[in-house]
Amino acid sequence: MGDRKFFVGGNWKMNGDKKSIDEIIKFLKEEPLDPAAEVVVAPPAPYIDYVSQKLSSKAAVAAQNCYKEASGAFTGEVSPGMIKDCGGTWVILGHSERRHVFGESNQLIGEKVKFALNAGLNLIPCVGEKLEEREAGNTEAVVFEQMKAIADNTSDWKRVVIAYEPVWAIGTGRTATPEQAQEVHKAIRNWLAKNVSESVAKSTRIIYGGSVKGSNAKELAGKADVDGFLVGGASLTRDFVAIILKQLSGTPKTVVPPDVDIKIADRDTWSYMEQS
Ligand SMILES: O=C(CO)COP(=O)(O)O
Repeated sequence: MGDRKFFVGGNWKMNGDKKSIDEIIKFLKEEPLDPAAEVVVAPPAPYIDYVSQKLSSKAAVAAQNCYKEASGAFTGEVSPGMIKDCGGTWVILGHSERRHVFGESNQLIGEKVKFALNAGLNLIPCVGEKLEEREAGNTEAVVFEQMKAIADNTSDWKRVVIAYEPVWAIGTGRTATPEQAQEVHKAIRNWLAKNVSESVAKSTRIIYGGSVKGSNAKELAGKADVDGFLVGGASLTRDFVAIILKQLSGTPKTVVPPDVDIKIADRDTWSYMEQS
């Protein structure tokens, strides 16, 4: 992966409260995180300020979404300026749940990319195909169209980390194989070389998301074009640290970490590594 710094994002989605967030902050602060990895966590919007203040320099903080205006009559939305005011420096855009639960289009995501970059945030735009699109042989067509909407609105690639998250692998326990991930990551990098520039293709980090755990992170990270991860469920547990360190191996156990109590419907599908 050359000189692309390994990047691990934790997308907490709509989970947690101050009590459980305190537990996550505790283990993030206790553990010696790998200095070779850039770590970003994305709490729900009401907790951005709380997490930013508590984590200080241990990890950067991202929002999970934002709108494409600075302020105004947009009930329920948050602006990049508000995220920055609360200590956030990153934003995830175009996550598959935004696309498929809330109906966000490539066009809207492109507009958000442009606005958030201009407002000074760092971005994690997400791309990824649904199962039926993969089975119909359309993975590249779908991902490239999503990439085009992002690239057409990107002025500064140094502040962009692309997340490839196949929809069928998100929250399902069905991780893409390292070969499947590598194939799409390489295709995205080639697309960047052809449509943006060789140097952007070489320097832009492309991270994988979809049922990443401590037990599969090392193998995935071993692939040439996998520059890190966007972790969902496992980012709420100590397994997130194992993913950052990428060095735990052994038999995964389905156990709930002792000091983290987070109620999430599909928690049982995750495997956790027992910490030594
Ligand atoms: O959507 C994801 C991260 O943004 C992935 O979620 P899971 O790791 O829970 O599959």
